[in-house]
Amino acid sequence: MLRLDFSHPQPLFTSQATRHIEAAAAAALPPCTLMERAGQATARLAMAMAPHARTIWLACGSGNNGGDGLQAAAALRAAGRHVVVSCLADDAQQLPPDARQAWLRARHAGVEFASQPPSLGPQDLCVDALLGLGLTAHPRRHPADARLLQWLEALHSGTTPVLSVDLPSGLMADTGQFAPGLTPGGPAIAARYTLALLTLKPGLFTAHGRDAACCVWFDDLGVGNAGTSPAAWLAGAPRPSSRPHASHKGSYGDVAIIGGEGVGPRGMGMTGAALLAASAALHAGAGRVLVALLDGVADATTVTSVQPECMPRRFEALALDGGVTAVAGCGGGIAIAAVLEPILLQAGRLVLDADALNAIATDGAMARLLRARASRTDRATVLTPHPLEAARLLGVETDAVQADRLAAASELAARFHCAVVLKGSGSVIAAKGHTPRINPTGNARLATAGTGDVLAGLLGARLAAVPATLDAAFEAACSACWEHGAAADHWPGSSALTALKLARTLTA
Ligand SMILES: NC(=O)C1=CN([C@@H]2O[C@H](COP(=O)(O)OP(=O)(O)OC[C@H]3O[C@@H](n4cnc5c(N)ncnc54)[C@H](OP(=O)(O)O)[C@@H]3O)[C@@H](O)[C@H]2O)[C@@H](O)CC1
Ligand SMILES: Nc1ncnc2c1ncn2[C@@H]1O[C@H](COP(=O)(O)OP(=O)(O)O)[C@@H](O)[C@H]1O
Ligand SMILES: [K+]
Repeated sequence: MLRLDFSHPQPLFTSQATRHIEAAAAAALPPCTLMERAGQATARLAMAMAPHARTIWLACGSGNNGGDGLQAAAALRAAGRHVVVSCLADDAQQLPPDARQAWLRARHAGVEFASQPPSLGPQDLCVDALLGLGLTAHPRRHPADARLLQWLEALHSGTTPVLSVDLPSGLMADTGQFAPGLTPGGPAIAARYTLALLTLKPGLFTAHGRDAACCVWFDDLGVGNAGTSPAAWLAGAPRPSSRPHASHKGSYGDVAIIGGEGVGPRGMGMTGAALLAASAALHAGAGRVLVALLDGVADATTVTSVQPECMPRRFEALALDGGVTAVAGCGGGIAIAAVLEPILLQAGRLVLDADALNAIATDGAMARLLRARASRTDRATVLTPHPLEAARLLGVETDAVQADRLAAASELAARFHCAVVLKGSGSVIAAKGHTPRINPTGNARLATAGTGDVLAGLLGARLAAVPATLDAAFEAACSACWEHGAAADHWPGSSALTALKLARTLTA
């Protein structure tokens, strides 16, 4: 059993692949072995988490997730703990075969069964074994058992810590969305832990997964992956960079930030977005940072007063075909559309963010130019949409993107022949020929204006230092997401996270 610390990559398997792994393992083992192991693992973790619990309440469903809970109850009882089980199945016959054995074992062990949760305090523990991999968006039984909803609510809003078995009940393993009708009312009050069994599932790490699962532990139940391919990888920490002594600023590339519409065209100034990206690129180690503000009136001091190391440029004075890495769109407004064509045609390495993405979503000719870049061996492009920008690019609603973030990122990568970062909690990085990655770092302190511009600038710096290939762009995007999130994770609790401060904490 291990507690995930996000330093190493971890394979993530869909529910279908997990079923395959489970079936292969079960066929090679005596009956009930996997469920006994699941129960033992759950009991061990429960005792480690709440060594002073007076009572451990196990809420068990009427499938095999409930069976895991019943096995855990028997193991906890055998270890001398006071356990109370509430089970949605009224008798063993309502349970699938392995879970039926677990029920009988719990009964024989003298576990107390109760139809309502016992009285619990903050030192006690709840075990959530109501729903696991078998959760479906459209259940067979309508309406759901009233006790299910009541117990989910008790788990969610109580002051007692909760250990979820395999998955937080109600969360769908593949997408990190809650099944209809099972979305919790608000943030959980007490600490939450999840013990994933057999495999780690993508839904634990993206969309609502991170809030629902919180601290994730993993036990493979002594079973291998049966040669099954993961649907995604949880990204690991990038290798620390080292700079050879015999290097110079030219070794780390030029980054050109193009964006920052002024107040003039529409009365909505976004100069700051470009400056944030520039500051991020600089601090992340770009050799030189050039800034082309799309603002007819801005003079050089607009840039240099924020960051004197950055070099202001008129757009026409950027030698886009001279090996510069372009980061286009940050605060680009409508002005970016006018310069997008030369950017798409000439820039070798390119990050497209924000308004550049919106321009492509509404202009078929630009979309064609973007796709055509893939036919050149000296081109690498990364798109960094947030869910709304992704929805515009795909011509769907934001909810449809969020409903399956892995699928949406992969579809964008396939449609535009680029590497893609679909931002948000558990950013998804996708590119053709690569298994998608989910970034495990970052937190809601990043939910403040300008942090996406910082990511774009950081990514520009990473991209500038690698070959202009899709593979290198994919790796650069993974590194940038990890570093961006880690900077927020290490943020001092006493200080507000703002985008410029974030940019200035980045390192080469
Ligand atoms: N077998 C083994 O050896 C091993 C099994 N393992 C464990 O088994 C778990 C998978 O078990 P599973 O397949 O039985 O499904 P499970 O998660 O219990 O859910 C089924 C229940 O949920 C219900 N339900 C579904 N959707 C619903 C909804 N929207 N709203 C309301 N209810 C809904 C559904 O109701 P029904 O559709 O039948 O009416 C049924 O009662 C896995 O996560 C892991 O913990 C592992 O430890 C490895 C060893
Ligand atoms: N709740 C969150 N958890 C993790 N990361 C987040 C969260 N909210 C925002 N972020 C990250 O912060 C950045 C915000 O980007 P974006 O929405 O483009 O903002 P802006 O356009 O204001 O710069 C993205 O990298 C996103 O993944
Ligand atoms: K569960």
